Amino acid sequence: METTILVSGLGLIGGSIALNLKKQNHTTVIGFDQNKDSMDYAVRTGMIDQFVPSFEEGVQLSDVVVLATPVSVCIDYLQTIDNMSLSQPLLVTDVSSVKKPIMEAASKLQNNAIHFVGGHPMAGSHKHGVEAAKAHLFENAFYLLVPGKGSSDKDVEKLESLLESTRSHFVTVGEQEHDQMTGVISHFPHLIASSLVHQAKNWHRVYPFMHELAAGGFRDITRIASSHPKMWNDILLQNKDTILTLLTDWITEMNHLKELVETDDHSKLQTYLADAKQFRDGLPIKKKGAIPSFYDVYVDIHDQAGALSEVTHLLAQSKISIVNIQILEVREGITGVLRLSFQTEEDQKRSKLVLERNGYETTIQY
Ligand SMILES: NC(=O)c1ccc[n+]([C@@H]2O[C@H](COP(=O)([O-])OP(=O)(O)OC[C@H]3O[C@@H](n4cnc5c(N)ncnc54)[C@H](O)[C@@H]3O)[C@@H](O)[C@H]2O)c1
Ligand SMILES: O=C(O)C(=O)C[C@]1(C(=O)O)C=C[C@@H](O)C=C1
Repeated sequence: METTILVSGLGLIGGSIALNLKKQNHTTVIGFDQNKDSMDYAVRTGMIDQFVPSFEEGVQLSDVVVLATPVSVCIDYLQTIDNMSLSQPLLVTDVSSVKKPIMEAASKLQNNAIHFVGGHPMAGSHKHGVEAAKAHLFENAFYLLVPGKGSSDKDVEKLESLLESTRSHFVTVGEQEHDQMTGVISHFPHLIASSLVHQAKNWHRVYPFMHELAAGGFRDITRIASSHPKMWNDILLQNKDTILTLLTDWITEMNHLKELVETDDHSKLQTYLADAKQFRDGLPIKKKGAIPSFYDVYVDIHDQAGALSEVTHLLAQSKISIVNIQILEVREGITGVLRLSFQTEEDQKRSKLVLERNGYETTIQY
């Protein structure tokens, strides 16, 4: 039987989901976005089969609806669907990073035809918009599902099967558990990354040359401060209770650190750093979502210009594609570390072998 799916919001996440839905047999993917250029792009690149002139029209044609717009828009759309007359059951899901406001809106739905299962793929990027969408974005990432009003195990199974080609790991969680866990591991770190950038910005007034020194460490820890401000503003305020609790904990933690430094407490400070290293090193490095987004290989290089082209040439010869390259710890003209990111674990292992055979020192955990 043919399933028609509406993806509303053809941005980074909606576009990436549409690309995966298109891989399923017996599926027609239609799209709607407030931005006509995004819809044109999606049809032109084969991301969707067709676009519709309005959200309501798309819903009328569909068996499944994926809401991939900002949270406030998802809530409006849930209300719109609630007021529509539906001739058959409609499975509705979303992709929002915060679940409480969405699940609250879903709990108020009156229309019995709606089966709502909240969703949140735990992968993304600091980029946004349809052109940043990628079919492999969710590979190996956790995809959290929060069953809502009117939904059954069968609906959850149906959604998992429709999204099978994302190659995500589906996990069902409660809404509070969802918002607290993602608050700690995803939302709060954005606030800290932004605050570190502000600190550097303030000191930049004193030392205008300082930002030139920002090499691997500062760039690594602040990458996510370059994310979409409007989206993160929404996420942080929608998960306000969790963020306030975490801010209070963080201030206590910083005061503790201040005391260790003020009192020159070498032993406690060392234990603090060692405990953090132990926990961080134990994070599941092969899975997306927790920390790394790709399968990385770190390569020691000495002559940067020459080494960079040799490394890429060696991997191209072995038909291994690199998805990202970054030079870390640069000391001009002398030495550095290259971070190469690959799409699969197999590419990661093969590239390590190829480079080591050619005399490069490599490591997977840095
Ligand atoms: N970016 C990430 O890393 C990430 C990861 C997981 C989940 N999410 C969640 O996914 C959702 C979308 O984020 P994104 O990163 O794809 O953002 P995005 O800006 O790339 O895409 C949002 C899309 O929604 C469209 N849109 C806005 N208002 C609309 C309306 N009224 N009707 C139709 N379309 C409308 C925009 O034109 C845009 O194309 C957010 O709720 C976010 O919390 C984001
Ligand atoms: O990789 C990134 O840049 C992300 O910010 C992705 C990230 C995250 O914090 O891990 C961001 C928001 C989502 O809701 C899920 C994933």
